[in-house]
Amino acid sequence: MPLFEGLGSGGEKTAVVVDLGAAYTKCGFAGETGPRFIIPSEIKRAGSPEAVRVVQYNINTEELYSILKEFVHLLYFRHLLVNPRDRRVVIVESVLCPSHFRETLSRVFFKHFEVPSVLFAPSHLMSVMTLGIQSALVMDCGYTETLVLPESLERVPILSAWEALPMGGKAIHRDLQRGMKIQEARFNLDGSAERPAPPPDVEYPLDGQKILHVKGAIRDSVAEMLFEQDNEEKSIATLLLDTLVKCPIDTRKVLSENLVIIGGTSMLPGFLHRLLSEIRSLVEKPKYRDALATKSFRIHSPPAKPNCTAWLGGAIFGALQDILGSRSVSRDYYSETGRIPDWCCLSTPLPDSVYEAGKMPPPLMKRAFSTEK
Ligand SMILES: Nc1ncnc2c1ncn2[C@@H]1O[C@H](COP(=O)(O)OP(=O)(O)OP(=O)(O)O)[C@@H](O)[C@H]1O
Repeated sequence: MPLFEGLGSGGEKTAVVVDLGAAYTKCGFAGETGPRFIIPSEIKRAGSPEAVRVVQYNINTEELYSILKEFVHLLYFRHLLVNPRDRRVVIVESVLCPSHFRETLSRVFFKHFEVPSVLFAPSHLMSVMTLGIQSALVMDCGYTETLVLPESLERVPILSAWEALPMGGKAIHRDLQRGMKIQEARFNLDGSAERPAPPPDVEYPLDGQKILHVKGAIRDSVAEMLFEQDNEEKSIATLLLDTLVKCPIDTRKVLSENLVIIGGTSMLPGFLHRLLSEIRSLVEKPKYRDALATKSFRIHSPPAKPNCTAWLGGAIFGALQDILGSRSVSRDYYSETGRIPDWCCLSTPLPDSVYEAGKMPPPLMKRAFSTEK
């Protein structure tokens, strides 16, 4: 329970903020500086040794509903220990989250847990919110994929310019062998090139009895696959440059100087330095030299660890009462219509009935940062 809640003025209780990642879920309360819990996004079922993943897109809706219901129950009654009916919910979601997943998740929150309101907040926008900047190029290098999305001109995403690759922590976990083979082939193609000396082997103690030996050569090569260009000449560095090329030319400089890198995989030691040096070497190549119109790249350091940056943005957003009141979808609206309006859809503004009685929608998101009342 949030600290000193009992001493509060009896106003609205702080919202619950959930970032449901493919590998880890971060959850906690709005207005706090970090999530209370980071737990694997999976549930264990009696009689089955295997844990069931919560973020699954290719299963039928009823199965997904039952998995999500169990997982959200775990969040409220084992970790957060608060009554779901008392608090609004902010869900930090990826812009690529399929509609059927967010609809099923909303159904779980509204129908099963009867929460008062739900606000879906895009993770890229939330990350930018932690820095208080207007334009940024956000790269999310998480578990299943790496996604790059520019947020420009008053924090409106340039959706047409997004780029993604199925490269994240999962690829590294799964493809140790492949990474090794690629590296060997690369460095010994004609037998003349020597493979650079690998870093030393390491030994990790596991649960006090077993020891995991990790060979230096594996350590050397696993993360390499993020930066190797595939058959289509795509790596996570080219992803970023390709996104820039797709953006309007007058926005490119401001975007390249405001890079925001989030996601747990970017916490690999040396990741940011390597990414910057890859970018700096790529911009000299003809493909980008003529097309890009910018050569200066700078990376922000947000006030949270990369895997929690989006959550922190959601916690800041959820602490702004007027935004929360006016942007959330209320239970009444959901019961009447049975649907969640699309946050990103600027062409069809949310109908008035989405907003709760007596609260007007803010004219601009910018107002959230204004000191004027
Ligand atoms: N300190 C760290 N150093 C290196 N890798 C890390 C570190 N912490 C987490 N990771 C890796 O980050 C990945 C998880 O990142 P994150 O929590 O951002 O993913 P997610 O939000 O669950 O996934 P997605 O963004 O795909 O939904 C895992 O592969 C994990 O091994």
